[in-house]
Amino acid sequence: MLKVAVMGASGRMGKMLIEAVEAAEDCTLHVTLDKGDDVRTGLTGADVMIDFTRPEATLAHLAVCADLGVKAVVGTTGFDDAQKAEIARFAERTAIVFAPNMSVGVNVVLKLLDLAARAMNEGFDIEIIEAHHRMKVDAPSGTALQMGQVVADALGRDLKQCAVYGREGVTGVRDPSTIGFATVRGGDIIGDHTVLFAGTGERIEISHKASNRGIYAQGSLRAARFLAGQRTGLFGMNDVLGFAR
Ligand SMILES: NC(=O)C1=CN([C@@H]2O[C@H](COP(=O)(O)OP(=O)(O)OC[C@H]3O[C@@H](n4cnc5c(N)ncnc54)[C@H](OP(=O)(O)O)[C@@H]3O)[C@@H](O)[C@H]2O)C=CC1
Ligand SMILES: O=C(O)C1=N[C@H](C(=O)O)C[C@H](O)C1
Repeated sequence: MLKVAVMGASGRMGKMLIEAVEAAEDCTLHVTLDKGDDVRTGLTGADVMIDFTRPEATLAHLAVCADLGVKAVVGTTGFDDAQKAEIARFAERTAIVFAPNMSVGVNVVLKLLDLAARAMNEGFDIEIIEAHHRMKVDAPSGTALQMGQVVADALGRDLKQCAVYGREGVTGVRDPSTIGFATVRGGDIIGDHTVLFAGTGERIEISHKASNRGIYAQGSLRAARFLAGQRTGLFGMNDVLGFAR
């Protein structure tokens, strides 16, 4: 039986995770924690922590996990490079799955994007469009950024150099070496992502549209089960799902 700690318990994902853990035959809900709770006491005795909160909270939680040897599934997005490096350091002391999107569908789309970008490596302008609910506090989404990274890697580009985040004013002709990002926020959109390969005479769109946050919770449980066989290390959903790189 996997003893699971859910962080951010009162959040949109926290509530879905609690429901999923309680319904899983091989998991038991060790503790649910929210802002202000005693994290070290709460995590003591847990096998794995699942954290969908905010970057600063997640890092504080991971420090405790590393001390206690508790594994971690991190779904939180919005980390900067320094914070991601800190996550990697924690993974030297415990096992962590860190993924901006835990759904099987998005991780299949990421594999499709690698193939598509390699095939359409010339003559196609690449734009990434994402749409989320009005309550989302970070942009672009972590998923959109990972999609951009996959495409940039496939094309041999440096995403930090080629990314264009939003456009306004007289922008001039589109630079074909760029990858554009557009962000929509509104309503109760769970999470829509489209990668557009705009060519001359044809346009290819690869999309994922989420309609229930349960897909992220179920992906998180798959990640938690995967970690049961790991002692330390930083892993992604490719590792959890057995997708060959
Ligand atoms: N990887 C994936 O598959 C997915 C990732 N996400 C990501 O998960 C994160 C959470 O999303 P969502 O559940 O919609 O957000 P919510 O705002 O609904 O939930 C966030 C939770 O974290 C808590 N929290 C915030 N700050 C702290 C803190 N400093 N210490 C402890 N707890 C804190 C909040 O508590 P309080 O309300 O009291 O502030 C709340 O319970 C986001 O980064 C989002 O992008 C979301 C869905 C899927
Ligand atoms: O905040 C959300 O809701 C989501 N965030 C993740 C992201 O930033 O990619 C995953 C999913 O799109 C939902």
